[in-house]
Parts: sequence; structure tokens; C-alpha cells
Amino acid sequence: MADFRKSVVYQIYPKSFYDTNGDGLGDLKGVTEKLDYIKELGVDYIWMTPFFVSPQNDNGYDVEDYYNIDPRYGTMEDFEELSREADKRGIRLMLDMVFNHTSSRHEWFRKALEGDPKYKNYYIFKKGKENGGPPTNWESKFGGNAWEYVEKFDEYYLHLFDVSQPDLNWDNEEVRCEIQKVVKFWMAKGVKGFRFDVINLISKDKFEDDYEGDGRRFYTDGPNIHRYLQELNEATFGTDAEIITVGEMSSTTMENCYQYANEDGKELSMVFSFHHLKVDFMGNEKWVIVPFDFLKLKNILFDWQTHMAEHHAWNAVFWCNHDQPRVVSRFGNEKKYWKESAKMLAASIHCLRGTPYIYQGEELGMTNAGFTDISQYKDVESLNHFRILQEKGLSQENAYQILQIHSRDNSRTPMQWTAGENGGFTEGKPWIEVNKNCSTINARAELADDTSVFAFYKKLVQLRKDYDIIAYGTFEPKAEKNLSIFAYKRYYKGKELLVINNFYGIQTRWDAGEDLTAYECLLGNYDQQDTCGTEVVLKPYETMILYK
Ligand SMILES: O=P(O)(O)OC[C@H]1O[C@H](O[C@H]2O[C@H](CO)[C@@H](O)[C@H](O)[C@H]2O)[C@H](O)[C@@H](O)[C@@H]1O
Repeated sequence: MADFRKSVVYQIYPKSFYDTNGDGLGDLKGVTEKLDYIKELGVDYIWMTPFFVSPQNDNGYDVEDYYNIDPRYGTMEDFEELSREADKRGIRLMLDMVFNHTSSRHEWFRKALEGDPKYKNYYIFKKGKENGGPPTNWESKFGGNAWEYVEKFDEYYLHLFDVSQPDLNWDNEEVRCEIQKVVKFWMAKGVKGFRFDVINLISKDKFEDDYEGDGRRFYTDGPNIHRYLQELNEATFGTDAEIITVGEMSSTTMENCYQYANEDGKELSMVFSFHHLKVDFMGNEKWVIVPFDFLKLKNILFDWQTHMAEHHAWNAVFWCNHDQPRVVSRFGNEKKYWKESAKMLAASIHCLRGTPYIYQGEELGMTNAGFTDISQYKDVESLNHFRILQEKGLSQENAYQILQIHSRDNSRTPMQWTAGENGGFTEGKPWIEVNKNCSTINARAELADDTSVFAFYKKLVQLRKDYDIIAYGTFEPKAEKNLSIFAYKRYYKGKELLVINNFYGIQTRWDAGEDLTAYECLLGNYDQQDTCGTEVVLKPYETMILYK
């Protein structure tokens, strides 16, 4: 049986990973070519973001055909080769399944628009209000109202994301059967992992105006969500103990996650929750500039660690993905303490209780894009909000400042393989610009340097294999009120792990309240640790993993 607690997952955004045919887009062959690099890091699974046929309005999260590979990424043979080659290296593939919505170009939606009642019932069509306005005031996650009018029917369809991503009607049993067919198809191809996109949004029943928020409280963790997940589990992946699953839980509650990711195995292996990544938002409002709230970040992570464990549920632990800014730019220091802070952030998350996810380039300490012109941005969400912010009265300069911090394109710039042209990503024109700092931050340089960020990630991945306490230990928060230290302990079979991190560029002192000389340091980001009795002096962005 796959032990996901001992595993580390590496996320690949194929479009930005490695291009083998010079068209400026990464492809499946590119992933195959770079498998040895991934193997070198030591990870167990590769999560591939969607590469199915898609118009790419949302970079593949708008699926037109769940059974075929988008020709831009390659062919089914390329996928099979990737699968074989990964298998030879002991790496398993996790596919990204987008089932809350399809593309508007999906055959089902085309038929729905033609008026076929069977397929209309695959989606959520509703009459407008008496005044002709949309059925509810819900906002799309990408900006604007979440309903699109179809004149022919004098009805609206729901799209929680882009207008080209109509929401599926999971209350229709036929839809649920179609979804099961898709999962079984990829299981038959030997896929051993699934990530389910915004899966907690699939059960909607109350279509009411929201006067307190953007509507999410009416469609998040809906009334039938657990039933639908259990049904999917029983009919598909639950029949294969080798398969691991992770649900992306948008704006979820911890109480629901106890059930989604319970060790009873009835639903999913683990969940992504995002509350710790909203500590630089204002409430739910992302498109603002506020410094990140360290105490809030710590409290949220500690809360999830403690309560998920109490309820026998499992977390996915992560800082980065294709929707998030680069963590070293966000919670670290991308200039003076770039290397120290990248390593500190890595250690602080990898030793928590949960399965760690590394997003491509994170292991190199890649930074935010640094774009200064709207023509450099590609993401539908960024482009929409750049317009909306200015419509709200913000200056163009302010709108740029916000995008530079929050745009999803920050994480989508191509992998930096070398210091050469286009960072070695493509011989053509990259679909999105390569970060200029590829001259210094790149895989070739880091592989040759045993003090690199890459070398540090590799050691962290190995530590999980060598020390069961990291995978199985219980969790205890430390220094909860301290304004710069993020520390915690883990316990397992008489052993103890103490992880101490300084989240700031200023030296700080901490009394651990126990004798630190009894510990050995398994890993740190400075040559020497300054401990004396119960006290430790932490250098800027210092991390240390202590064990006894
Ligand atoms: O911010 P939350 O409400 O907690 O939601 C979490 C993320 O949800 C969305 O991401 C995923 O779905 C999108 C539509 O398929 C897709 O564009 C994205 O790439 C997926 O990961 C949302 O777009 C993210 O910004 C949220 O972080």
C-alpha cells in the first residue's frame, strides 16, 4: 500500500517546465527528459497539472476532452512513455482532475447550448430574477458576476471561474457516472495519484443572493459533498490501495476537512487548504497590498496541525503552487537573504505533519516574475483584475504593484534550467517571459553546488525517508506568541524533533525551556548553531532541525 505519509510530491506545470520542440511551450517529452533531475531530488510522485485537450483559457483548467492529450503537450504515446520512464525510476504520476467545471468547448456544453435537454442538465442553468438580472449576485473567482446569459433560453448558466468554464451539475447522477468513467480510464493507464481541483465546490443547492460576501458561503462544502466524494471513491480509486488522492479545498472549513481527509479512507488521502496563504489578503480580498501577518500564519498552521491530527485527518503541506506567488518573495527575502530564507521556508514546512508538495522551481529558490508591463501577464485572473482594479479607481501604477505581488503568473514563469538564453527552457520564444535572474538562479548551477537551495531540498526529502518521526510523529506547537520564531516539536517512539525557524532578517534569541545540548542538529542553513543551555541565538532566517 502506498504510504503517502512517507512521500513527497513534486508539482509540474507542464507548460512552463521544459520545451523539446521549440514552440515555446513545455511538453510531456520535456517532463520525460527531465525525470533524472526529479529523481535526483528524491521525490515519490509527480503531480502534473492538466494537459488534456483544452482551449487553454485557464491554462488547461478548462477541459474540452478528458480522454485525450492536448496536441500542444504531445500525444498519448508521449504520456505512456513518460509513465513508463517514471515507473523505471520509482516515481508515480498524479493527474489533475478538473471536475467542478468543463470548458465551454466541451462536447457536453456544446450540446447543452444546442438545447439538448440531457446535456443542459449536465450544467447549472437558471432563470434570471424578475428584473432580468442574473439569478444571484455571486461573483466569479476571476472577477465579475458568476452567471452568463444565454439569450436563446432566456436563462443563465453558472461559472464560478471564467465565463468559458461552466459549472457541472453534480446533482445529476449521469454527470457523476461520466466523471467516474474518466477516473477509471486514467486508472487503467496506470496512474497512481489524483488531485481533484476545487472539489469542495461541486455540491450547490442554495441559489440565494449573498449580502455578506461573494457567494462562496452558498456553494462551498455543500450539502452533498461528502456523499459525492464517497461515491466517487467507492466506484473508482478506492478500489486500488496504491492510489493516493488530494482534494483542492477552496475556502473550506477544517471541520469538513476532518472528513475529506480522514484516515478511514472513505473520501481522500489528504487536502490542500489555503487559509495560511491568505495572511497577506484583507479578509477574502486578494487584490490589495498588506504585509503578511506572521502570527496569523503561525496560528493557522498550528491550528490545522493540531486539529487535523486530533481528528485523524491528513494535511498536504505546501507554500507554493501554480496559483501562488513564489514563497521566497512572499514570506522570505529575495535579495540579501535569498538563500537563507528559501532554505528556512523549506525546512519549516517539510517537518510539519503532512505530505509535502514542492512546486517546480521552488527547490531552486525561484522568485516572483518581476513583470512591469501588462503585455507580460498571461493569466486570465490577472488580466481581469488589472482591469477591475482600474475600474474601481486605482491608478495603473497601483494596479501593477498589486499584480507584482499577487498575480498567479509569478509562479508560471518557465523553469530556470541554465544561465543561457531563456534559462534553457526553450529554443523558441517562451509563451511567458523567463525571469531575468535565471543567470544566477538555475538548476545547472545549483546541482553543482552542495550548499545550494536544491541541495537543501534534497536533504529534506531524504530526512523524511531516514527519520520516521517526520512522517509519523505527533505535533506540538512552540513559541506560539513569539513575533519572529516559528518552532514546533514532533514526538515518535521516544524520539523528539525540534524545528526552530527565524522568519525575519534580524538576529533573535529564544529560550526553548529545555536543554538544547542533548540534541544533534540534523540540518540547518548556517554552518554552526549558536545554542547554550536552553537558549538559542538565531541568525537572520536561520533554521535548524534538532533531534534526540
Ligand atoms: O482561494 P480559495 O477559494 O481557497 O481557492 C483555492 C484556489 O482555487 C482556484 O484554483 C483552482 O481552480 C481554478 C479553476 O479550475 C484554476 O484556475 C486554478 O489553477 C486551480 O488551482 C483559484 O483559481 C485559486 O486562485 C485558489 O488559490
